[in-house]
Amino acid sequence: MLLELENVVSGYGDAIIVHGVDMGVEDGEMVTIIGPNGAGKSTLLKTIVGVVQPREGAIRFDGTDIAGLPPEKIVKHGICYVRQNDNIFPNLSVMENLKMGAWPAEGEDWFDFGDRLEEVYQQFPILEERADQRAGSLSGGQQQMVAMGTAMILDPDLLVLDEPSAGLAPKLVEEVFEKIVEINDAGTTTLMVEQNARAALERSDRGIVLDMGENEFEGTGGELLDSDEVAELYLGTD
Ligand SMILES: Nc1ncnc2c1ncn2[C@@H]1O[C@H](COP(=O)(O)OP(=O)(O)OP(=O)(O)O)[C@@H](O)[C@H]1O
Repeated sequence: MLLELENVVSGYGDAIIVHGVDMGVEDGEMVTIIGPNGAGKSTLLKTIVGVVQPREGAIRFDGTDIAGLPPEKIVKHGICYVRQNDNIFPNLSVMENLKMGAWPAEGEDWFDFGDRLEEVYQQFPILEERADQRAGSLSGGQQQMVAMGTAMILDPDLLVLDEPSAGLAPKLVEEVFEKIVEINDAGTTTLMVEQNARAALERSDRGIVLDMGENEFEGTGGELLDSDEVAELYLGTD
């Protein structure tokens, strides 16, 4: 397992939101977490990336215990996170956004901004085309590409995405999912939360259903899509 969670409990102040989650992500997998509003999906992702501290449980990444580390340390272990909202600097250019994404790796021997920029431009040609444009002036889909490119500049082992298709028109949803599949096919393990559950599960190796802060179901993307119970409770008619 690349990422392994054991009995993870977390929340905000007195409110416990994640009630003992066990889950794992294998190296190379594309895994999607689905579940109703308020199930704690975003909180679980935030706990993995260090934005929210776990109260109990273990989080191991590539065999190392990362539970309770701050986000700037977790990013150095190779986990990059694209949050759901406000995930770009709208008043900076696309290129400046990519530079901001690179700060955690400044001074690291392995990191060469020019090389990484070339890779990211290959993955996201639109970012090269729009390099000098104000990021906030781009379309919603392009802004999501900026956010993903800013995470990919660090060449993460695990890319964590919180509802990457949120607020996008159906055609752009497809484009964003196709890009995530490409990133995954090129070797980056991906873990995402999605409300567009069917479309996400169709492309995922595995899906996890989170409800009331607990993992309720788990299976391959196909198994969850074929399950009457999962369909009735969690997939609706989207
Ligand atoms: N910063 C916060 N402080 C206090 N409570 C919070 C905070 N963020 C989220 N919550 C609460 O935690 C619960 C779970 O929220 P979370 O965003 O993790 O759920 P979710 O499954 O991602 O839902 P959604 O699909 O609506 O985003 C909700 O009741 C929410 O109000």
